[in-house]
Amino acid sequence: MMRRNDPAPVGVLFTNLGSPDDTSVPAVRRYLREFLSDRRVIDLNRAAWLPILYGIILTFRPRKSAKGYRSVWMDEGSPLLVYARRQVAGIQARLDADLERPVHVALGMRYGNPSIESGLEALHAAGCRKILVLPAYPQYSATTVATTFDKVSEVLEDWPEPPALRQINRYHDDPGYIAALAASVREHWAEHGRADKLVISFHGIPKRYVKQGDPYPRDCGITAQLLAAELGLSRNEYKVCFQSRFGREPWLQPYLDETMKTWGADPEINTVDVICPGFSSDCLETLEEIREENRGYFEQAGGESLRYIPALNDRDDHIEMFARLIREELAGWV
Ligand SMILES: C=CC1=C(C)c2cc3[nH]c(cc4nc(cc5[nH]c(cc1n2)c(C)c5CCC(=O)O)C(CCC(=O)O)=C4C)c(C)c3C=C
Ligand SMILES: [Fe+2]
Ligand SMILES: [Fe+2]
Repeated sequence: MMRRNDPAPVGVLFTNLGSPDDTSVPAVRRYLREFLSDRRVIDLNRAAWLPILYGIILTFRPRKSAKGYRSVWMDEGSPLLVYARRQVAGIQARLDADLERPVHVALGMRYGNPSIESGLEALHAAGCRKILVLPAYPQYSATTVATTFDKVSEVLEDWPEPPALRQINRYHDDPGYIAALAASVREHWAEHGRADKLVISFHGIPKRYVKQGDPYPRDCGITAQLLAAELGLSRNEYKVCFQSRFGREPWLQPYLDETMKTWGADPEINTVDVICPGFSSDCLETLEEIREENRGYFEQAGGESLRYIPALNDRDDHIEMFARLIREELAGWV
């Protein structure tokens, strides 16, 4: 059928993890309850997990996490949300300039607000009957990307006519993404000099999930290798680590915190640069966990300085990369 004159706009649902609505303990508790009730995130059977979640985690963790959020909160809100909003505005402006058919970009967070439901509804209200879902996670994991698609499907269960859907699973090896990461490292080096080591740190997941088939560490390894190659780094000039361990079971290793303690005490290693390519926006896990907590481990163990390289956030090359990825994935639709 000829569709060339079909004027209907196309939608892009840009998603990320989400943050609490504010830094109060009840808001953080509400957020953690939604997040940690997700079976893709915690796959333990409910009879075992819910007593731990409600009895221990939701009793003690909200207070600690709220303190962390307070230390990174921006005037406009959670850093993750602030950067996601800027990314959406930037991508919208680029697509408006590049494409003839109208494309609407809406933000939806997997947990908290603005929700995936509100994003899908905004696109529907704008007349979009075809929607591309773009989770802003470069590396695929069932704990992040698959649960986003699950949520989209769950929302659409109630719609009389769900839109046609496309989904982006990963962009871990996208040349524009790797080039933007490399440019951000070179700019950091130009400003601060080059540290003894570059740490490429990714959020971890339980090892058990990998045994069950989650391909996440493979994606992380490929990103790290491509970035190191682009920067011309030899094997002993960088190290891949995993951060943000949660719970008692073994997670992906080497652990960032242990590495920082060991390296801090190593007289050969005085300075480290840390980049976190798995985070498209700065957030609690970078601004607090890396720039505060792990910097503390390294420097208290005797290291001179740990310098955190900001996430790609709303850099022009990052926005341009997203816009190109979207244009490519919309082939045939626009
Ligand atoms: C970038 C990819 C991410 C993966 C993979 C991931 C897996 C994962 N996370 C938890 C538990 C927590 N993560 C928390 C925060 C958080 N996680 C990511 C990203 C990934 N998580 C981001 C971007 C953030 C920051 C959110 C923000 O508002 O800034 C938290 C909450 C904060 C805290 O209390 O420490 C938890 C808890 C698990 C269990 C998991 C895989 C199984
Ligand atoms: Fe996480
Ligand atoms: Fe953390």
